Amino acid sequence: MTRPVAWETFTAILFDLDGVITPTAVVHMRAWEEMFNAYLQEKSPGAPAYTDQDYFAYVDGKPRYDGVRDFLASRDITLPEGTPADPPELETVCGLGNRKNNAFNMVLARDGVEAYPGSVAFLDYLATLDVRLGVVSSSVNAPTVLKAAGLLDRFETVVSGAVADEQGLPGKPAPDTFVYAGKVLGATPSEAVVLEDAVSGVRAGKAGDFALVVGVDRGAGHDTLTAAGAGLVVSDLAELVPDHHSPARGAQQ
Ligand SMILES: O=P(O)(O)OC[C@H]1O[C@@H](O)[C@H](O)[C@@H](O)[C@@H]1O
Repeated sequence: MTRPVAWETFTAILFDLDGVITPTAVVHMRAWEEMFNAYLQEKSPGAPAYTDQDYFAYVDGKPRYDGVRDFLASRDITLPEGTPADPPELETVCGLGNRKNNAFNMVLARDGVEAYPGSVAFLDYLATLDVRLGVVSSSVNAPTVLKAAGLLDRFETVVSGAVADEQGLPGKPAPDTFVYAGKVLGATPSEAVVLEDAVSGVRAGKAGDFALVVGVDRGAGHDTLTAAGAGLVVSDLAELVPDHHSPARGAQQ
């Protein structure tokens, strides 16, 4: 059983959003699947389908257009980059990304978002401590998702994909967005914790030398997250609330 984490000893706790606080990683997954499979069938009928394995290997946790580019590269497809203003019909990296974004926003508007109860329990617990909380998400939609979940006011800073673009910060797996959020909250990486469900995000936390990287296993796999640099892996954030009796697996850094 893992030694409990002394959360009060850290200055800042930095949360990924999709798949860590809200179950929206699944909405992203389905929207990517729908878009890529329609595109592949149209471009080369009979091509092997895009699968969840592709999502975890090439898309998960990355900024929108990086995900498009990296998946297409895995199928030896190179498209012109285009620009973020490209309409979804255009066959460019940005056009395809925007196609997927429309599907994502349709589901969001239709179904709304409810946070993971265990994540809310952990946020409630942290609110009793003197620690500062931030969200670091590759998604441009992060503030919308947080607002829909009723959690926007729980965080002092939200470093979304839009903030990263404004600040010229490279996305995950580069550590820059986490380091930037830490700085905003007055914490160096050695004083901050990263919580992530995506391999690219865990790698970012590891590369930034954060005090602790917590992997949240929502499908990427315990061993994969550990190999990417997670010092502790849980399957739900409720496991991080002291006195919770289902033990977290892995070793604290
Ligand atoms: O919502 P956006 O800006 O298109 O960002 C998409 C990405 O946002 C990330 O938060 C998710 O982890 C990715 O899986 C997703 O693809």
